[in-house]
Amino acid sequence: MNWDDSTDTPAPERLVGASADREDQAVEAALRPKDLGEFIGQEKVREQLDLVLRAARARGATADHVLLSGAPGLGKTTLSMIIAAEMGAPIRITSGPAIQHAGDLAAILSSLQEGEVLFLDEIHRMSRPAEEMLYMAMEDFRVDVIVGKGPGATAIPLELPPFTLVGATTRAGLLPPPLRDRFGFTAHMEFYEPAELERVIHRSANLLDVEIDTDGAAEIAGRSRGTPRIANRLLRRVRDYAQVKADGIITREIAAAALQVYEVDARGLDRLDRGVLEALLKLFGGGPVGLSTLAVAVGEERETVEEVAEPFLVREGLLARTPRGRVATPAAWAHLGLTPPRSGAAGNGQQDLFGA
Ligand SMILES: Nc1ncnc2c1ncn2[C@@H]1O[C@H](COP(=O)(O)OP(=O)(O)OP(=O)(O)O)[C@@H](O)[C@H]1O
Ligand SMILES: [Mg+2]
Repeated sequence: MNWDDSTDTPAPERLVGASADREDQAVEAALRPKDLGEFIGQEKVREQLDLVLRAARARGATADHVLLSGAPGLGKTTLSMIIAAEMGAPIRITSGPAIQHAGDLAAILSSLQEGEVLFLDEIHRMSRPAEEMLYMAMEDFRVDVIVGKGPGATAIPLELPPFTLVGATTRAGLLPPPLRDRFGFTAHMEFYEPAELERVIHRSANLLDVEIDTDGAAEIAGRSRGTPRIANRLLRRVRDYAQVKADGIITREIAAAALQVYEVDARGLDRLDRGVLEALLKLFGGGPVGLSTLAVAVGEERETVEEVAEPFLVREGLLARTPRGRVATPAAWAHLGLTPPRSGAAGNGQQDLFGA
C-alpha cells in the first residue's frame, strides 16, 4: 500500500489515514478555506505566497508557476484553489496519472485561457513525454504539436496564453530537477501544530453547525497527526457520538470517549500502530528486531508495517529504524505505560539473530 495513490484508490479504511476516502471527498469541498486569510497555519508558505500573488496582481501579470509539496491532507488542493481565487482566475484541475500521453496534455494546454490556473495534482506521476512537453510550456508558453505519424510526422509549434501551473506532489524528491527548476516558487507544507489544528476544528465545527468547546477541540487536535484532513474526519466521528450518546455538544470527555470507541489513542495512534509498538516492546524487549519478524508477530504484511504504521511512529519519535533492526525509544515505553528492561540489555544477545 502506498499513500500517494489517493486518486485511483479510495483510501484505506483507516480513521487516521491521511489520504481522502469517499466521505472526505464528498464533504471536503464545503470545508475548504476560500482565500489566504481563511487558510490556517503554514505561516511561511502563506506569507511567501501572498507576496508572489500580490506582486503579480500589481504588475497585472500572470503569477509564476507554483509547486506545492507536502504529505497528504495538508492543504495542497485547497491552496491551489486559493491561488486561483486570489488571482481572480479560473482553475482547471487534472493530475499526473490522468495524463497518459503528451497529446492529452497538449489538448489541455491549448485550451487554457489567458491567466488560467492549471492545477496538476500528483505531478510526479506524469509520463515522461508529457513531462518534456510541460518543460517547454512552462518556460516558453509554447508546445510542439505532432501531426501525423512515422517519418512524415511534423511538429507544429503552438503558442499558449500565459498561465500559472500549480503542481502538487507528496514526493518532491521524485521530481526531475529540470521540472523542479521551472517553478518560480516552491512551497513546502509542514505538519500542523496542535494549536493550528484546534483552529481548523473550530472553523469546521462552525461550518458543520456542531457545538464544540475549547477542550473538546484540543482533544481532537492532539489525535489528528498534524493533518487537517484527519482532524476534520475525527470531528465528524466525534459529532456522531455526541449526537447519539450525549446532547450533541463536544467536550473533552465526549471527544475522548468517542475516539476510544474508534481506537484512536491520545497521540493519534490507531490499533495497527499500537499493535506494532506493543509487539516491539512486549515480545522483543524494545528491539532491535528485524522488520519481517516484527510483521509476523503482529500478523501483518511487511509492507503494511513498513509503509502504513512505521512512518508515523518514526515521526512521533516512538520507533527508530536502525541498521540492526527496529528499536523502540524511551517515549514508546512511556506511551504504552510500560517499564523498559534495565540498561537496555534486552536485545543485546539477540541482535545477530535479528538483522534488519
Ligand atoms: N490550512 C488549512 N486550514 C483549514 N483547513 C484546511 C487547511 N488545510 C487543509 N484543510 C482541510 O483539509 C482537507 C484536506 O485538504 P486538501 O484536500 O487540500 O489536502 P491535499 O494536500 O490536497 O491532500 P492530498 O495529498 O490527499 O491531495 C480539506 O477539507 C481542507 O478543508
Ligand atoms: Mg489534494
